[in-house]
Amino acid sequence: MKRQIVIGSRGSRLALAQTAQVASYIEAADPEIIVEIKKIETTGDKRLDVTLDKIGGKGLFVKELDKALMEGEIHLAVHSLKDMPMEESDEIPVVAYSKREDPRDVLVLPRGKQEGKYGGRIGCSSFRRRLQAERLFPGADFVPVRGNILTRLEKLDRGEFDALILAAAGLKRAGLSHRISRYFSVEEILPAAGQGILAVQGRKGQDVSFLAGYGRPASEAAALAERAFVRRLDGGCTSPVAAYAETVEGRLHLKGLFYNGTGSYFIGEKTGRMEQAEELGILLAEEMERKYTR
Ligand SMILES: NCc1[nH]cc(CCC(=O)O)c1CC(=O)O
Repeated sequence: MKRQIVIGSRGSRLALAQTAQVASYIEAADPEIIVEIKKIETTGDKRLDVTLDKIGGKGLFVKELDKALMEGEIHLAVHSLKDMPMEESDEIPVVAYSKREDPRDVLVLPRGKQEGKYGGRIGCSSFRRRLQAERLFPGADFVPVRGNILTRLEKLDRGEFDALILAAAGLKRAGLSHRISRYFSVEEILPAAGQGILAVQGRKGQDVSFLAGYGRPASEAAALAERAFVRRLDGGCTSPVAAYAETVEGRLHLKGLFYNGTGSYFIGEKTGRMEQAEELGILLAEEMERKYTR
């Protein structure tokens, strides 16, 4: 008898592409397992008429999947780590952090347009992106944009914006990397905590040995450090707090963005051991809070 594993996924092209990646890994790792993908519509996907912070933030993309996990309807859920709320539940822990896809943000232009000057309208809802991009494009108008990647690209191509800022990871995973016209270095725009990492969420006590080779220690260390930094600064879903960590020769290098609430932000860094990822995040947050709170 083959064992069946049910993975829950949001229905967007990106979410399904991400879930399919995990599903093929599991089926290749253990031929005795058959994976079924179950589409679950989330409030965040249904309500496209209002900005996320008005209806309760990023958690809206995971709430329905959390419920399906808790009720045993699905065994696993696959999420973009950056969409997961900072408060985690012991009942439904993250059981694997994927190899990290490109963590950078990118600029996307309307189909057929060349990079010009950006005096125009840049579609970008995240305060984190906007705050940092204003330094790069001082003349631009930043306009909120919602919807999944495809919806955003359609709006761009229809002429609603002169450019969009999106995550490279999402575009690459959805097979849309040809739309990227410029990469922002992590120094130009510090990414959201967890950007580019997929989190596989499971249920407490459940055997997930078939995922043993999927998770990456470097991603886990980065995830723990970045999320601890944001959590410590109470980076609610609308705050611009950003963090990015990298492992170089076994040492974890963390950069964090601290916003002082009045239009200025600061980037700080700290290096430590991979095993102390969370402490590193908390220490950097406390250090920057002391230094820059006005
Ligand atoms: N907020 C939406 C979202 N959540 C995850 C990604 C893709 C990047 C990733 O996997 O981290 C995106 C799209 C974007 O920000 O452009």
